[in-house]
Amino acid sequence: MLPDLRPPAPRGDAPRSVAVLGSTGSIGVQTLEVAALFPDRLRITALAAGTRWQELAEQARRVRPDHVVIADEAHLGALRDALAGTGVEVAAGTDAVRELAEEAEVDVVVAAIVGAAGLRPTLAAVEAGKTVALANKESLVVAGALVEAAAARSGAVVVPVDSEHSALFQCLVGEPAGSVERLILTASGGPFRLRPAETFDAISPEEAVAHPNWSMGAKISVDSATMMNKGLEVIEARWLFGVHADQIEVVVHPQSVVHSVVEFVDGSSKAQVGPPDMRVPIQVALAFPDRWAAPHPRLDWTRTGPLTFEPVDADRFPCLGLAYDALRAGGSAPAALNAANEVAVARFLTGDVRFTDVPRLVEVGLATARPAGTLDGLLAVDAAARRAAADARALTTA
Ligand SMILES: NC(=O)C1=CN([C@@H]2O[C@H](COP(=O)(O)OP(=O)(O)OC[C@H]3O[C@@H](n4cnc5c(N)ncnc54)[C@H](OP(=O)(O)O)[C@@H]3O)[C@@H](O)[C@H]2O)C=CC1
Ligand SMILES: CC(=O)[C@@H](O)[C@H](O)COP(=O)(O)O
Ligand SMILES: [Mn+2]
Repeated sequence: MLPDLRPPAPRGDAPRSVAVLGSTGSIGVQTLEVAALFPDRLRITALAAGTRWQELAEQARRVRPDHVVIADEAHLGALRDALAGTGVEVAAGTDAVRELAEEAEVDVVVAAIVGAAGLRPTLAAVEAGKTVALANKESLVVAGALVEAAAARSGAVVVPVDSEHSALFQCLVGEPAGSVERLILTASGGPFRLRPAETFDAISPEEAVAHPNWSMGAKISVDSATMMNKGLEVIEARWLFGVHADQIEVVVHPQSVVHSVVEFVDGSSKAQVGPPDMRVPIQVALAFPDRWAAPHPRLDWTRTGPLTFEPVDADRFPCLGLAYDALRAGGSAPAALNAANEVAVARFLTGDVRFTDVPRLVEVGLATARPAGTLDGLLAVDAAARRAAADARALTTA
């Protein structure tokens, strides 16, 4: 699924037309910040968001794309009114979001919708042969095999935005096929790395979204707190880099400076390092295969302090093991895992269940996995796992 990893020819300065799907979110907003640094190289031609129409309208007035789409059709009128006279074409609905990903004039699609909702537009962009700057890891978790097959058919290039996968990608470009022994994904350990397990029942949503190193959307922040984020990233790495589960390891690195490590068959390892700042991997993806000078913060090696590494505590963070189980089970198990996790996180954020219920609800959802090879089959499993995780009232202890 990756681009050819031989050192590629530079693309040069021809402007790239960019569609940002999920523009009002953490990755979307930072993508617009990066694009603003390169007005001659990047033109934002399309924006899409879920419900936050005022933020979307403000972005559209500033960036002046050709198209904006709001997925929630209830906001179409308000968005149209807000953009009257600007010349920006306004549409609504999930089909319209998907159509943006296929627009003929779009070169690069930034897939930054959160959750399985991002799957259809991501798949559409891949099927249309776009360069896809992929933040939406859930699309690979749910349907990695389908995305991989679509990329092989269309020639789409998928460049990871997720910081660990961007790190691995940067380490791998220029390396020969068959040279990878292991991929080592670093994990911050989240806000509860040192918190005693017997207090986990009392964890509040506010505590869970307070990531120590990164400012991110609520869902991925809770995933980091349960370490399900690392589980999703293990599955994401399997599809991006064509390795099997036994070749992917996770190590806790609380400083989030070493973004991940590739170990090669000759015993040499490469790591990619830098301050925790998503604008860098976003820019790497938008510029690939070039590199553009930018004023993002640099590491001060004299002040970085100790960089430490430790094993994952699998007892306190069972979600990572559940994700490995799903990856090894294959088929629709990762889709069921992801769907149940989305429901569990949403229920935790509304105070409906406790933090410790999240892995339990995921296990309930995982049990709904059944043979499914097509997109419709995977989406049926997704729906069944969501129902199971939503209906699991008996587990509710909050
Ligand atoms: N934030 C980060 O630093 C990182 C994020 N990622 C991944 O990137 C993705 C986005 O994360 P993040 O930016 O934090 O999430 P946010 O919650 O901050 O943003 C999510 C975005 O998706 C939009 N959205 C939700 N549903 C739909 C839909 N059906 N159609 C169109 N747009 C929709 C939201 O719109 P609205 O708010 O208007 O409803 C919003 O723009 C996730 O998959 C995450 O795992 C990966 C690495 C790092
Ligand atoms: C910034 C990014 O890529 C996140 O996915 C980050 O990795 C989350 O941190 P954790 O390592 O705590 O999951
Ligand atoms: Mn990550």
